[in-house]
Amino acid sequence: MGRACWNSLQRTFPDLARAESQSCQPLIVSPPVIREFIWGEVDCRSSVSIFYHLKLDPQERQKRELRRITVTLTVGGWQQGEGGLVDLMADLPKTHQIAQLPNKSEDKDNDKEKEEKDTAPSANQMHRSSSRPQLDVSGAAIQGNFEERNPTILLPNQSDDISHLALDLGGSLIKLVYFSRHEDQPADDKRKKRMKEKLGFSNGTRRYRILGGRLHFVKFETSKVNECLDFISSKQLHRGGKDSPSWCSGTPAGENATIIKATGGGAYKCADIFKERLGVSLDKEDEMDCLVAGANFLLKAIRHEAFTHMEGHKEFVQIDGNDLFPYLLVNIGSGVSMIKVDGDGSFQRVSGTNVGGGTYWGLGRLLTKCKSFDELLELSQRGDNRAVDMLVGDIYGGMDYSKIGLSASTIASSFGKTVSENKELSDYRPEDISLSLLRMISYNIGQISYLNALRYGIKRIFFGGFFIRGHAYTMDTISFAVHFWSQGQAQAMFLRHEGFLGALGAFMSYEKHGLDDLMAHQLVERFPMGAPYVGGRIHGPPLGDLNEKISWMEKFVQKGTEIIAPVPMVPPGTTGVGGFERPSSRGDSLRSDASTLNIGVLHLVPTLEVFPLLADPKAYEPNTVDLSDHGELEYWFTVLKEHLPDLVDKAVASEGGTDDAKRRGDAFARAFSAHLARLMEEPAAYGKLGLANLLELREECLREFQFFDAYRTIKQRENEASLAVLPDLLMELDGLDEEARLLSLIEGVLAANIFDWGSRACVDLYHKGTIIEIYRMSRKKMQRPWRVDDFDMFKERILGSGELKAKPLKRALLFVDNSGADVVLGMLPLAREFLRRGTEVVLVANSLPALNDLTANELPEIVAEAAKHCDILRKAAEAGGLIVDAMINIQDSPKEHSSSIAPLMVVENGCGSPCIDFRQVSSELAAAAKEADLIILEGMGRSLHTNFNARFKCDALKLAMVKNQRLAEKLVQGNIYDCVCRYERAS
Ligand SMILES: CC(C)(COP(=O)(O)O)[C@@H](O)C(=O)NCCC(=O)O
Ligand SMILES: [Mn+2]
Repeated sequence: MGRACWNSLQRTFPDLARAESQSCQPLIVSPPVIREFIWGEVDCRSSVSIFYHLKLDPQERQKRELRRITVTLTVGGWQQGEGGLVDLMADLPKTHQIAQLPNKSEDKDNDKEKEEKDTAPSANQMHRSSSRPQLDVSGAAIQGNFEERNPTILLPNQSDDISHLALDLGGSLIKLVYFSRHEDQPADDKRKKRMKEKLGFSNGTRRYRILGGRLHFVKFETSKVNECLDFISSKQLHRGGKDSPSWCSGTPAGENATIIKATGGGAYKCADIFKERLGVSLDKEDEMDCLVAGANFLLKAIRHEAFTHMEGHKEFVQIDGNDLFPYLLVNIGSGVSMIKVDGDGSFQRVSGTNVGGGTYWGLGRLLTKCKSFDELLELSQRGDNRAVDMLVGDIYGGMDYSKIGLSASTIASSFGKTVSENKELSDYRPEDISLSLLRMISYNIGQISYLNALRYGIKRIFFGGFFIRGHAYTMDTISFAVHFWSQGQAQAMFLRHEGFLGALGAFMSYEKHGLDDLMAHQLVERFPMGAPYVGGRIHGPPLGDLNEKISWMEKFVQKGTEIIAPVPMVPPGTTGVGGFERPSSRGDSLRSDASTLNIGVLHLVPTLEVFPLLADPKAYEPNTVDLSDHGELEYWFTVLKEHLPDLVDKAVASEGGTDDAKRRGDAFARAFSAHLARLMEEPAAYGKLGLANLLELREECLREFQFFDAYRTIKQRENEASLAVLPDLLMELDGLDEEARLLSLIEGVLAANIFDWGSRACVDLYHKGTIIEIYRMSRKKMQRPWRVDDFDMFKERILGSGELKAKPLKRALLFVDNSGADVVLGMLPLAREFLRRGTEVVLVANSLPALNDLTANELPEIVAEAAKHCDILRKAAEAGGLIVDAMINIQDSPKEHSSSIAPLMVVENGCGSPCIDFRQVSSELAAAAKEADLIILEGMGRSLHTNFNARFKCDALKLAMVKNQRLAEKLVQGNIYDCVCRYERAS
């Protein structure tokens, strides 16, 4: 066999294996660090173990390690099977030198690849290979359809594909921002390709390949630089990413050193240790440039980045990227810089103060003996500054100085009380000293900032830098100062990624990384999920694989209670009018480390766009239920908590109920509960919180623990049962006149929306009856008028009224919801009605599974199945490229259908949640929307929890059954199982 099988191996594993020359066939596993191939052995029919030597550093011979990879092949497309594998291994020399595998995605690299094929591997090439990521192929397995020719291989133990890293090496903290790419769905997805052709959309004329991935934020104390280096090394962050040569570290081809962008003083101070330990050079970027670039990026690209913080109340501010400048950026690090920012790259450092974070920490350390900044901050939580500060009341015998607007509790002089008291330092409580210091410095910074804003006529002041640390008291003090001195005219705003401005700016300074034209809608924040480095703070060693994540999660339970425990309460503060009062946050439940879980991972999803039919994208708010109301939050928190055991059961069963699945299920439940508890404590922890975010968080969390489709079996079963009933339903419908048919169709959609595995009431129903029994019962209950009933208006638009004929609709977008009856007996018959009227229909379904919602990938098969019983659906699906004629066995052919066939198409919506946020939809949906004159939103998630109040540029029909008593009462003043049929004309 030899050659043939080897070729086949290359085809099957284009990234894993490749022959380098005619005479010898070295095995390349990743663009790797493997130097010597040792031997291979076949474990069983489907797996092969390959042993190899790994040299971590070619210079250091002793750093050799024997490793083993097991490549699991459930052989599809590879005909040779077991014998081939054995032969292949027999063919390979026992020990073999391996060459660097050139990157195959770039033309110039292909040329180089040819060159390298022609020459024997040199020491230099081998050295270059060490700047590539190490690929962990242990447990590798073919994913998906085994019959496919080039199946994807899942590397379960491979950490993210790291592509980029930038650093801000500050005096007290090292901040890291790194990007990890994530694989998009396979590019050769047939449905997607066809939709691209049909809808004629493209990704424009970008110079660089569009990347999808995540931006991560991590911080370390500068004194623990070795931990930082370990982290970088363990995650191989300093190595360029796979397939990313055009933006990889800016290293000219052929040069050995990897270059990492860095800013902050440590970029100079720590250069040697980075070179020594990681072999990388730090490319220094100007600190101010980076701060401004980072702030501009965040303010333009991240929706809930800026917020105000007054008296313990946090409120997110919607920043209009087109109306951002000028603003004052106050960066509070060890010292303080005040920068007037006029545009991208256009700024001036107008002022600063040497009294900053370093002052607080330095003086605090001397005066209190605290060992860390955080300890000092923590201490302040329990302090009472009246013990050291001289108050107005101390001077005026307990009275206000009301003539000039100062109350008795106003600080007249920070630390002033200690002058008149004959006490030693040890006579004062460290808590009181810490608080007095904190107030003195924060207030001073707030005041100077405002004066500078005034000097330049600037209204908006953004405060950043790690001094703030999401600390409620600090923010309140600064806000108070700005508010007080500006008499309410100026507002202090804070940034969620406050400490990462510099690192982000350094990250943005990489040329040609393809991220420079990021748009607001392309970056979506996802919640930090079960990782040890949530919110930029390391809570444990870096996690290599899912297994570690699970065990970390198990430990997190103990850690979690610590994390979410509220700070001890303090005695109520003094009050009064005017002057500098004690901000109130100290007494509520905000913790000193409130920032710990504040930062989500930013997901770069290049294909997401704003839905073009939104009437007013700027005013659009997807959530109907606002969870900043504590009562609401508590209610939905309980609903989700109670649903958890059932969800875990389904998730575990969907993965075969194995021990591993059970362990993951348990870890998922813990992770999700911890997030819920965290949000109960501080609802704004991850940004503005609505019900849709909670429901999405749950799905994200499931995926994090590798439950990709918990309701898979249920969905299949319900689809089959419903498809069996469909021919009868279609016959029944065809026997009705137009008007009765339209009504029956809408009733059908509403009735079938009862099949919802996310609703507690519906899950209870499932235990009582069969699918068909529930469906019949639900249909019987469809008495009009429904709770919201605009049917007549809708009917008039579709059928016209009296003599007046209705204007034909060009294209309808039908946002489908649940699998089974919901789509098969509800939405598909409705789609068929539009098609027979000559209206093009685009079925819009989820990109990723969420509960029992249908996905766009599942739809073509269901349509094809339904089309077997219906000529209209068949022809439309053919016209829409959903099915090919040969597959279909025609059973009915109604007389009436138009000669020019309106197509039936399917697009994905870009979401993996039961709700939809129209600020971020897939580009294929955005393209399909352009010609649409009607949208139909179906289901509670998409038309009630979200978008109930949304207005569109075209007509919109919102259809749902309310399957929750409280929502029914609150939203439509009705009862559970009431129906909503809301029709709104274009606005
Ligand atoms: C998750 C859902 C929005 C899904 O509803 P759908 O969009 O499928 O109609 C809904 O089931 C829900 O709000 N459930 C939680 C409320 C409850 O259990 O009563
Ligand atoms: Mn649903």
